[in-house]
Amino acid sequence: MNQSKEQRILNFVLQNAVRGDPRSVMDTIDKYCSQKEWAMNVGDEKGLILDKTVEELQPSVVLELGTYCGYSAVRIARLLKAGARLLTVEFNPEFAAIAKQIIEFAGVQDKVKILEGPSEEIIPQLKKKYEVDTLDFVFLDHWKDRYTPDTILIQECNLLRKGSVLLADNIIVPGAPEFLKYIRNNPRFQCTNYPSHLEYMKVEDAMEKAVFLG
Ligand SMILES: Nc1ncnc2c1ncn2CCOCCNC(=O)c1cc(-c2ccc(F)cc2)cc(O)c1O
Ligand SMILES: [Mg+2]
Repeated sequence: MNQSKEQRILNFVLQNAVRGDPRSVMDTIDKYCSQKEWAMNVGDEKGLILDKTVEELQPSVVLELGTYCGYSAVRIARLLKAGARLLTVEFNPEFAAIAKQIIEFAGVQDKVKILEGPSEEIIPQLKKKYEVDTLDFVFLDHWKDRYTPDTILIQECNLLRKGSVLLADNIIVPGAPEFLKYIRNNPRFQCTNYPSHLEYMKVEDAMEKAVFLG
């Protein structure tokens, strides 16, 4: 059975990156996906916006929706302080298995928990099953038509506090027009747009940051 693209990315990391070095894992994935096969990692340009958001916030509890190969999980986890943790939700079991190996290779596994399943099932379990009180930071990078319903669900589950930050990828491509309308017209959020480019391409994309006002 021939390999998947995600398996090829994993193999390239195992053969070319430095074990225990998150930066080398990120650079190796970026190298492969810009030179060999495009893949939907947040990438190095939008990754910088993600880095700055995490560094500014110093979050203790982070939720990521859409793990994929674990690139952004490594990116976020490497910046977390001692005791802080990242919960990342992935729907596709093959992607989750790849991400687990990449996260472990990078050496950030102690800060990361991969939760397999659809976001709409996992989000209501966060408080009781995963001992979450509130979320300091949420990175939305899963199905673009789930951004709005999951943002509403997160609020219904009382998972946000004054100052919680949402950061959404792919505002332009593939696009999340309905989310943009929802979040920018919602008086409980203060929004900021960050123009950028689609990972590994010259195509315009953007990220949207939304601070929950309580
Ligand atoms: N726990 C969960 N619950 C529900 N759903 C879940 C889930 N976990 C995962 N999923 C589902 C899928 O997750 C991946 C979503 N990401 C993207 O689709 C994506 C696509 C492009 C792209 C593709 C083609 C182009 F031409 C141009 C751009 C770029 C990106 O940066 C993207 O992030
Ligand atoms: Mg994305």
